[in-house]
Amino acid sequence: MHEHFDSIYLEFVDESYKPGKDEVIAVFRVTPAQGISIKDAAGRIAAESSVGTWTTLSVKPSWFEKLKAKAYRFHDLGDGSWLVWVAYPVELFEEGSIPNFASSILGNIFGMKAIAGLRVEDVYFPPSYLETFPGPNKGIQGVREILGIKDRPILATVPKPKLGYTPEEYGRVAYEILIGGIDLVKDDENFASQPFCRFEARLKEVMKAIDRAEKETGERKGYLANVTAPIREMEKRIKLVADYGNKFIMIDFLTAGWAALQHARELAEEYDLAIHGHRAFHAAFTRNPKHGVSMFLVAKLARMAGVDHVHVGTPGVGKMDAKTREVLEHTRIVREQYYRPKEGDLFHLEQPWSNIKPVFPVASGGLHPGTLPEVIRVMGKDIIMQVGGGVLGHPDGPEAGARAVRQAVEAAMKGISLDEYAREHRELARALEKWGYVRPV
Ligand SMILES: O=C(O)[C@H](O)COP(=O)(O)O
Ligand SMILES: [Mg+2]
Repeated sequence: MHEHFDSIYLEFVDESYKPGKDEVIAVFRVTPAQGISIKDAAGRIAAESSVGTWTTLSVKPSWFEKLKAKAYRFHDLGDGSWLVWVAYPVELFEEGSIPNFASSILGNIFGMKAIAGLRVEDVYFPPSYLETFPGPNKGIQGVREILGIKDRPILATVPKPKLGYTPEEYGRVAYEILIGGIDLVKDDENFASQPFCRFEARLKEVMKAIDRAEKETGERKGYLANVTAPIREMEKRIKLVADYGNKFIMIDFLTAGWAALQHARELAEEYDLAIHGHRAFHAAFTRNPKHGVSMFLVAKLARMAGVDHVHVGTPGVGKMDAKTREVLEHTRIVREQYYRPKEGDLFHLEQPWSNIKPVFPVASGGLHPGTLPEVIRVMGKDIIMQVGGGVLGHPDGPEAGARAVRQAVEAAMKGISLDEYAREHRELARALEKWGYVRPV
């Protein structure tokens, strides 16, 4: 007689189980495949992501029982999908390694035949595991100190178009943006070291622009220099950035990979840098509500690995698909020292952050001066707002665009409506004429 598969997986299900305080807990949204019960699907997930396989084995290592994950709680979402809570013994995971964690819980399980859909919504990390990660080098406070900006949002601009500037042209635009009042020039995610604009030549020009703009404005400025590249090249670029006296690097941490980010974090310590984390690629797996990995968890892992800033979306006003409620949770998970889910929120878990510093959430994607008060209303002032097209697209040029952004932020911080502020601020008025105004509710 053939083996009865259900019984193998049901070893990994225990509804009476109470997880201990040192266990890792994952919340999955599971849509079982046709003919598969939720318990069976959950058992398979717990098995495959811990110590199980598809059949019984004739060998049993001494740690086997201790390392079993257990699916212990189920909640029917009523649309064919369920929330399932799985507890994992912490010894399953190597300390301080995001790749190892990802290969376990964000690994094989997405491809199993027994599930039609699987999304990892959240994972709770116990202090003993969390504390093996460095978290940000600078964090919100450290970045504010670098820039000498006490209590307003920090402003960044990607010179658009994304690609096409020579180093000299890029330096000129950077200068205009910076004297207009933007704090940080940011490379776009796909700007690396292409033939028409090599990395070091560009860095040199931007640093000249920063130097001039700092002298003229009396403000501190910085460059979110995109160092994303194969690791050895990335290392060289990080060192160059530090040699030129800039305090920031930017990394596309999902295309470069978690190991690359963790390595960049080690170098950030050595060279005293802050890391700007761009999330390009996330939507390939965060956008489908029934399959993939939540942006919430991506943001959490980025904080553990050690970004100082991370893109979390814009609250409903930008060019990217985003729900205000979700962006707010992303903001809270990277910024709060003790995250507590809102009443009735089953998708997220309480998460104390121990000694890991708070990270700046970055709002970016389709922002312009008319949207900024709404972004500040939803996300608060401890944020970075990146405005690219909304600066470079200003009818009177990049410097005027930067001024309009700065004016919109001033208005929001003073609690004055943009239309009123625009009466006395021409650049803002011109921006509102072109793009309109999203009134905060
Ligand atoms: O990488 C980014 O953050 C984007 O390029 C946003 O650009 P935008 O402000 O023009 O949408
Ligand atoms: Mg971009």
